[in-house]
Amino acid sequence: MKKLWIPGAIVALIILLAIAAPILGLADPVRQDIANRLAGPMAGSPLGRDEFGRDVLSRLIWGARTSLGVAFASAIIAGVIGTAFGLIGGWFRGLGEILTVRSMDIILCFPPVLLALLVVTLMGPGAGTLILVLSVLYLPGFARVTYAEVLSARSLDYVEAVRALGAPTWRILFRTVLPNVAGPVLVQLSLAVASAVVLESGLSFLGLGVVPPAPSWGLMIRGARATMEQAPMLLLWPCAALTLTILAMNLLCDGLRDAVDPRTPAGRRRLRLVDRVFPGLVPAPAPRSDAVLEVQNLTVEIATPRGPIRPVQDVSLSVRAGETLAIVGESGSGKSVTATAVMGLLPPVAVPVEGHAWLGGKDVLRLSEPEMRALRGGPMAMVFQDPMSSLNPVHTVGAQVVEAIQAHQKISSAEAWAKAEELFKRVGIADPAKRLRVYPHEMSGGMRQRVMIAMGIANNPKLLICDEPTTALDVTVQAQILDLLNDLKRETGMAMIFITHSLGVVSEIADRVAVMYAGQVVEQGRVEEVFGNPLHPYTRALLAAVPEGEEPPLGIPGIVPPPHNFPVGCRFAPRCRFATAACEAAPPPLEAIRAERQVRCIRWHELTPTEAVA
Ligand SMILES: Nc1ncnc2c1ncn2[C@@H]1O[C@H](COP(=O)(O)OP(=O)(O)OP(=O)(O)O)[C@@H](O)[C@H]1O
Repeated sequence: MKKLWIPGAIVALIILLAIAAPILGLADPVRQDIANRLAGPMAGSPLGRDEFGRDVLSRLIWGARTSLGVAFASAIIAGVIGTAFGLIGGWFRGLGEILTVRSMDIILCFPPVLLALLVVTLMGPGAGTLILVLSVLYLPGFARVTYAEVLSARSLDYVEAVRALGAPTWRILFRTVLPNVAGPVLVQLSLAVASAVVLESGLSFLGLGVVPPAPSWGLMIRGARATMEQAPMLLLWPCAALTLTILAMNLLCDGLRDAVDPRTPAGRRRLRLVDRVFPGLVPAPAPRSDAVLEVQNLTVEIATPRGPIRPVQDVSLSVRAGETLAIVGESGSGKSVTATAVMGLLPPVAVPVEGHAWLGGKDVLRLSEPEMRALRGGPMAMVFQDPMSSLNPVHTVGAQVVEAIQAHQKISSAEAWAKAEELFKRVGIADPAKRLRVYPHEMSGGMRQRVMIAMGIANNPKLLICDEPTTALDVTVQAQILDLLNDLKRETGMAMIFITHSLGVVSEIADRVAVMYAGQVVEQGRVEEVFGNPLHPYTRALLAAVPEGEEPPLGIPGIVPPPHNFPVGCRFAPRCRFATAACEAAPPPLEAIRAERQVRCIRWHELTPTEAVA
């Protein structure tokens, strides 16, 4: 919001002055006084008089009225019609697109000044003609920007979801699509107003715009140019007014775009104030173990329209070389946010506000973007759930693997292609030389995931994070991919974090497991211990929900609370059949029972007496 104050105040002041011109008690802007021609500052005329003895300040303020009036009117007319055209063209395509967006291309064929000349010749100069010319000139810009945004927005999941609900088209366009294209349209509006002010002045300067003696900044520059040698200051005032207005307008619209877009952060915060003021002065605490990755007390905050939320709070994890740590939990428990925070891939609205994540002695939460880029795809890599959307559809898979290799290794193209072929062989892609040359859509889901894994291991990562890499695959292919990942881990000795919903997958792939619930780790330990003797009621409930033999699985009543509604005490208490008043009263700490075994439940001793005694 701070970004809006200064330019907003300047624009508001200019507009206010322009509107209030008639009541400011200014001298008549067109009244000539030849006796005081080109006079300097004098009583009643603080900026002096022009070549006809007219008051410069008065003409400047009255000129703002004309310039801004023309600029705003033409930008708003073009904005409203152009946005409507773009919405129609992008949503309906076909004839709608030809009539609204393609037809605009004709206007783009005309040089702006030529078009202005044509219209002025036909209609005669004046503010009305100028508004018409400028509106027509800016129409295609708005139509094309909105059209492009609508095209990308219409395929987004949330737009599809509203369509699936059967919402009427006008409602989808105005309530779902329009707010998402508002940012770029606002930026276009700022450009249009600023450029209209310049064009209005330019056309008036050429005698094609505002008709003298009416005041306008363009006419003032034109007049001052002729007398530049006798009174150079006359040129300064309208030029300064133009520059200030355009600059303030651009800054204001930039700020506005950020303010109306809920995806931009309300205020990106660094983890510690001292890091911001004196970077590196107070060293962060060191890692406590020799783990490849050690996450300590990570908390991530996300700015949402309903206020900040903390979908990940106080999460501590670690994974050693040659080990797989599974993170398991229901949807919305914070697994992906944790992983993306470590990778430095959080969206702009999300910021890690507390904690550390140590990788090779560096706290990755405090590295700059170039430093993170050097790590991503190199020492730490990630494999995502949906390989179809992670692979670029217009490049062959080979080219993408080669690009991943060359991003971190200074080797020739031929060597990179040879390495890519080796990688394909390693991840079990038959006929690798031929498969390198195909496009993602020509491969099966399992093959595409093998390509993603090949890209992940291309630069021998120390840490591979797999975010539900088998969820989109059928059971047989899933088993093959899990085997492949297990083999790769054994061979390379890399550490692996495996995010999944499935407890079956956890027991197949992981050495240790962290169970997450509502943004917190609720239990952690070796897989056989956690599954053999679960200590937290949530882990028990998850295990009971796995179908086994003839027994019907037991569902967990209720849902994971949303982050803006986390309970004060134990977050699982509302769904827990063992919860007492004490559980709801205060947040339970994560208790370390012994090395590598932790639980966040104040009643675990009572609920698991054998473990408590042991
Ligand atoms: N950009 C965002 N803006 C607002 N809330 C977000 C954003 N990203 C994540 N969240 C919220 O953070 C919480 C945790 O999300 P996360 O994706 O980490 O869950 P998850 O456990 O990985 O779930 P899933 O298994 O469905 O991927 C969710 O409640 C989600 O709504």
